[in-house]
Amino acid sequence: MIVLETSISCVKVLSPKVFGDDRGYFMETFRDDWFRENVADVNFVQDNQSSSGKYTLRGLHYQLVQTQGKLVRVISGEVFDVAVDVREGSPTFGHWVGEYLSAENRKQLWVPPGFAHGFMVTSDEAEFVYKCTDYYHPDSEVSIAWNDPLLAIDWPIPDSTNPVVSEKDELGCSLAAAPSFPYEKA
Ligand SMILES: Cc1cn([C@H]2C[C@H](O)[C@@H](COP(=O)(O)OP(=O)(O)O[C@H]3O[C@H](C)C(=O)[C@H](O)[C@H]3O)O2)c(=O)[nH]c1=O
Repeated sequence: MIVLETSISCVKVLSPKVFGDDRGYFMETFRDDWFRENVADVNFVQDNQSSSGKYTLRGLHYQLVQTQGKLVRVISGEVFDVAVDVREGSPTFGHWVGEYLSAENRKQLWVPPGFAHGFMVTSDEAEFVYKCTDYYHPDSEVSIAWNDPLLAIDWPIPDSTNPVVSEKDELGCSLAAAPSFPYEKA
């Protein structure tokens, strides 16, 4: 597994070693000891999976209680995946990282606690799977508007197309109005 840096130091892209042969391929998608040593010393307690059609946009979400770190990847199709720094006092507060994750590139993105997360599907459909470092806590979930002008996230969607979003995400708030986390240097 190779770790690639992003414009926000604690957000990492992981690229797995793929063993191909005449049957197909094999790759290790997660190793606890390697991850603790090379990315973050965390426990994962919940795995999630979602399936979405083209231009579906899920996010930008985070939890104030049981703040979740997420290790995300795509097993079918392609998404544009985004992590936004929502840590009050962080030198990169309000900055975002965007990465194409796909079944083809097999890349993973590590989204640490303290970040809002979302993705938009760029293929006809996408199966999205991810590990979380804490349990779902819907009562403390915050939804930041995907099109917050202060974030100015460059979603790869034609101007004439609206993304498919949930009612909850339609009502997402601006980052300026969202509750944040105290910044603790990693
Ligand atoms: C997240 C979650 C949801 N649910 C239930 C609650 C709803 O009945 C249904 C759909 O939930 P929601 O619309 O919040 O799903 P997404 O919009 O995909 O939410 C996710 O979107 C972005 C990409 C994230 O990073 C988060 O993991 C998560 O917020 O699944 C659960 O039972 N457990 C869970 O952990």
